[in-house]
This record gives sequence, C-alpha cells and structure tokens, in this order.
Amino acid sequence: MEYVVAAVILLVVLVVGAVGLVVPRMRRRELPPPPAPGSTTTLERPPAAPTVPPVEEEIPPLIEPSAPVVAEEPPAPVVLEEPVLEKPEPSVGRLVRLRARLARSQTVLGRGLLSVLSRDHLEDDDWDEIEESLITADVGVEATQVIVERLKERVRILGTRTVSEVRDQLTEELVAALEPDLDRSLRTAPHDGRPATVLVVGVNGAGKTTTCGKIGRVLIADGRTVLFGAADTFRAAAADQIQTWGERVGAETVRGPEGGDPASVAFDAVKRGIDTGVDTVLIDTAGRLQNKVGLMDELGKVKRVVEKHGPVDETLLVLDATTGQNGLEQARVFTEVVDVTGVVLTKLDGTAKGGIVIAVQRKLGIPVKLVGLGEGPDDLAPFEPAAFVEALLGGDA
Ligand SMILES: Nc1nc2c(ncn2[C@@H]2O[C@H](COP(=O)(O)OP(=O)(O)OP(=O)(O)O)[C@@H](O)[C@H]2O)c(=O)[nH]1
Repeated sequence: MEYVVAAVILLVVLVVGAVGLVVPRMRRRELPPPPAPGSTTTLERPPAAPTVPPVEEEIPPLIEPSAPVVAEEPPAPVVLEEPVLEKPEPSVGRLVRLRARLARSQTVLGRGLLSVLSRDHLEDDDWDEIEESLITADVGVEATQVIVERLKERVRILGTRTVSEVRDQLTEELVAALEPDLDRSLRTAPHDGRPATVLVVGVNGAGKTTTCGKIGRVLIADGRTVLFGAADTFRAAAADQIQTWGERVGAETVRGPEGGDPASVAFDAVKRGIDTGVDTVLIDTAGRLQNKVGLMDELGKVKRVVEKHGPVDETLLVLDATTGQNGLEQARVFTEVVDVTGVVLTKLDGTAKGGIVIAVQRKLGIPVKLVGLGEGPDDLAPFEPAAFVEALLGGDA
C-alpha cells in the first residue's frame, strides 16, 4: 500500500512538472498584460526590421526624353555669329543734313523776318514786328534788342536794300549773337593712361540718356572707343536704355543695383574705363529738379567721387528746347552745383523756338555744343552757328 501511495505521489509530481513546463511556453506567445496604472514601462528596442535588398530608384530626367536616339550624323558645329554692330553716321556736316528738322523754327524766324525786312520802307511798326518775331522764337528780350538795333543801323547806313542784302545782314547779326568764336569742341581725347570723362546732367526727361547714347555714337563715328556709366540708379529702365545704346555700337556699360549709390557706379565706370583702356567714359546721371537740394548735393558728390580718378573733362547740361525760357533758370542752378562746360539743346525739332540757342548762350555764358534734332540714333549734331542760322532762315548752307 505504501508503494501504491508513493507511486501515485510520483505520478502527480510528474504530471504537475510536465504541465509547469508546457504552460509558461504557451503564455510567452500571448500579449503581455497591460501595465498596472502608475507603473513604469520599459520600452524595448523593437526587433530590427528585416533587411530588404535595395531597390534601384529611377531618377526622372530633367528634360523629357525624346524619341529613342537613332544613331545619325553628328550635328554641324554651331558657329556663334558676331553681333552686327551699327555704323553711326560721321558727325561732320550732320547739322546741314538735319536742317529740315528746324522747319518749324524756320517758319517763325526765317520766313517771318525776311518778309518784313524786304519791304520797301521799314517803319516803326515793321521793326516792332521784327522784334516780336525774335522774341516769339525765344531769342530773349535782351538779345533781340541788340540784334534789332544793329540791323536798324545797317539798314540806315546802307540805304537801298535788296532782299539778298537784307538776308545777308540778318544772317550776320544772328551768327554774331551766337558768338561763333566760342570753343565748342567736346573734350573727349584720352589722357596718359586715363580716359576722358564726360558727365551728362539735367532735369527729368530732358533727354539725358538718349543724348548720352547719341554722343557715344558721335564719338564712335569719329573713331573713339567709348564706355557708358549708368549712374541713373533711380530708373532701372535708364540703365537698360543706355546698355542697349552701347550694345548697338559695341560699347560696354557699367551699371549698379537699382537704387544704389550713383557716385559709386560713376567711380566704377571710370575705373573700368582705365582698366580696359577706352578713350572716353560717358556717365549718364538721373534727372533731378534744380530746386531739390538733396539731389543737387548728390550730383556734386558724383562729380567729386569721379574726380578721384582725375578731373572731369566735360560736364554737359542737357536742356529741352521746348521748355523755352523756363529752362534757363534750371540751367543756372546746375551751373552753380557742377561746373557745366557745354550745353546740349535737345528737341529742337519739336519747337518753333529755335532762337532759344541764342538766349541760352547769352544767359549762361556757356557754349551750346550739340543740338538734338529728333529721336533717331544719329539725330544729334555738333552745333555750328553759321550752318544753324542758315537752316533757320531756310537758305542754302
Ligand atoms: N523729338 C526729340 N525727342 C528727343 C530728343 N532727345 C530726346 N528725346 C526724347 O525725349 C524723351 C526722354 O528722353 P530720355 O533720354 O529718356 O530723358 P532723360 O533726361 O534721360 O530722362 P530721366 O532719366 O527720366 O530724367 C525720349 O522719348 C527721347 O526719345 C530730341 O532731340 N528730339
């Protein structure tokens, strides 16, 4: 009996042992019970992801592939064509060629005056009419009085007059009023190792940028090399404009950021001109009203900064002829801020007041060196008093 009890106990122990071994294994496969609230959870490192063999990613092309490439003849080499540069007209004789542009002035001055002067007897009324014609043509009161007095005197002394005699006398008086002996040459010849510098100044819309481009062409036509400085940093279009003028004739343009310091652009332009060895650097400045003190000071600074490279050779004041006598006050202020050495009178093609040339010179004591006679690239002419008066009076040059 004792043996039976012992065998049963042994059997029970074996069964319990076997169950104890099997149950924990099965439990391990089940999810762990949720952690008791408040207990800390130890995060176990997740099992490493199974290693997947790398798949080669397809990178889309930047440009869509065209049809499958078929082996063919290699393409002919691309020959880069040199830009075709324009050949500006020579400056000599331009005024004569452009004389028809003064037709409006001719009507007032030429035909008007000559028809009065060729009357048999010149009475006071006739002289008044002559005076009026000159003043209407913007010659200015002072200059008109001088011209009329001198003509009266000559007519009185000469006594009898033919139309051609009167015409000659009038021509002489107008030419004399234009002070033909003034030096009108543009100082654009380079110095030893340094280009000549030309500064172009004036009020808004007078035609500075256009004139700058046209002067560049005049110089290139006369055999000089040119570089433009786009110091009009107020108007991005002005820099584009001058650059286009330059590209047409193969001249480089130095420009700065929009709204940048114009003096620094002007300085850099001259520096570049020195480095590249050009003959002349033409600097276009922004338009400014003569009564804006800050802007006029800025102009003075542009000139001073440029002069760190050496003196400015020409400071050209661009005046719009259609603004008539009003332009004279603007001009006076400019001459006080920068030492103006020459006047460019633009838009003479659009006014009947060609006499403004006389008034400008008399009032400012500065020679008119160039005249603008249209919007075309070569519509700028060196000013020659005799040819100008001939054109005004509508006779032969
Ligand atoms: N008819 C005529 N138009 C001209 C002449 N010169 C310039 N212009 C025109 O005048 C306008 C103004 O010229 P711009 O050169 O842009 O004037 P700007 O002085 O540089 O102007 P801002 O930089 O704004 O001060 C343009 O339409 C030119 O074509 C000229 O001699 N005759």
